[in-house]
Amino acid sequence: MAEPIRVVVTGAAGQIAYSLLYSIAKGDVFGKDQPIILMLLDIPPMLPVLEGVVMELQDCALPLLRDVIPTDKVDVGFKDVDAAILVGSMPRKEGMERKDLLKANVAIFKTQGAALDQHAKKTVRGIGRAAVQSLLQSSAKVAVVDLNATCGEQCKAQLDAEFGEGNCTFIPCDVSNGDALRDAFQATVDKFGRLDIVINNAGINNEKNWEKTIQVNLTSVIKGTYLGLEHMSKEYGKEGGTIINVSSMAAFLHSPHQPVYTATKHGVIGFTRAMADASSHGEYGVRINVLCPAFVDTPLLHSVEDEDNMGKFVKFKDDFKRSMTKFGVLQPSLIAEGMMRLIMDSSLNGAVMKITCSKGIHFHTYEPMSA
Ligand SMILES: NC(=O)C1=CN([C@@H]2O[C@H](COP(=O)(O)OP(=O)(O)OC[C@H]3O[C@@H](n4cnc5c(N)ncnc54)[C@H](O)[C@@H]3O)[C@@H](O)[C@H]2O)C=CC1
Ligand SMILES: CCCCCC(=O)CC\C=C/C=C/C=C/[C@@H](O)[C@@H](O)CCCC(=O)O
Repeated sequence: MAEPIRVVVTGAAGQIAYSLLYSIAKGDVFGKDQPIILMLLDIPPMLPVLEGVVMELQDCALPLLRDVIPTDKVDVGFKDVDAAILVGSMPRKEGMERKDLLKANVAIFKTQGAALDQHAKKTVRGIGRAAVQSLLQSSAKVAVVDLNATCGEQCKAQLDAEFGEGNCTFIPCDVSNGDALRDAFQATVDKFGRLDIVINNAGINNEKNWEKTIQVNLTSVIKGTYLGLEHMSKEYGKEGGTIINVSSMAAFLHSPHQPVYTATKHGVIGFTRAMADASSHGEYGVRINVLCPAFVDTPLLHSVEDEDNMGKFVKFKDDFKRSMTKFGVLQPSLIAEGMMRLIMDSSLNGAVMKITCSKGIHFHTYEPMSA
């Protein structure tokens, strides 16, 4: 089971929050596999009401609810939170002008925004960021390769602060540019002296520019695998290693709103399984496995709302969102846990790891081919 996440709900003694808390606490929002610590924040006069809400939640004995902490202090409520649900605001009172209401609420949300920035966890955004965190926690030295230089530099600064300088480097690179990707691999080996683990994680969801989706989600995974072998395979005189290619449960639960994305994720599975066989037959000494997460709470997932990403398929977004509600949404930390298991378990080669809210980390098994 994943580590608990801290979720603050402001205006927690109010009616709207009251209608949300039980659903949050039982896993409807952050997934059936994600334990939660609930921080309930409201103003001082509402603390007695909050005590009652705490007792009601505790009486429900919800398996995912690890703790419920009522408070009227912003620095306590927002401390190290992974997620904030800002419900608290001033209701419109009789005779109140709209401009007065807006002015009062701007002040409230400004205070809470500042608290979020000051006290909340500088937490992960994507799956790759969670993986980097886990690798550094396991004393690996990590090269973060990403198109987004701003995010990359910010990520490096945060990781240097947490793990010390010299353990992480950021290399700006468009993985769909084969030469740039080759240079990124070489820069990594130049920096750290060797290469042992490759995670081909970059991915986009763009059904409008679907050729780009193929270049990033599939072609770059193929190229990243071949480059990884150049630096790790015994066929090149190297010492071996491991490669993880990131696919998706979209390859098992296809849907009408992302046909090319789905095709690329199918391709990643097929390529990875074939390359794992090649590595075994060719005695490369490199284990190659594929990871298929279900819905994960990252910026990519929220691109389903964007017509720029979805093109004509955006009209199917509600179907996608119904699936998210039905199957739940995972946290990046659980995907990173799966990646670490693929890295650490030396028996795994050609494995297809699936990570879902219903079954957690598990493996897909294929029917043996009949003659
Ligand atoms: N979020 C989800 O629900 C799921 C995501 N996945 C896969 O997980 C992987 C990571 O996705 P998320 O972390 O969710 O998305 P994300 O959008 O948070 O992270 C993707 C990262 O890839 C980078 N990137 C995009 N294009 C690039 C390029 N051309 N060159 C270099 N970097 C590039 C982005 O800057 C971003 O940092 C992707 O392959 C995605 O398909 C799989 C299943 C579910
Ligand atoms: C909006 C575009 C970004 C898409 C990012 C993804 O890849 C989302 C993941 C796509 C589909 C997820 C399906 C999840 C299904 C599981 O929860 C599973 O329980 C369904 C049963 C199928 C099985 O286990 O084989």
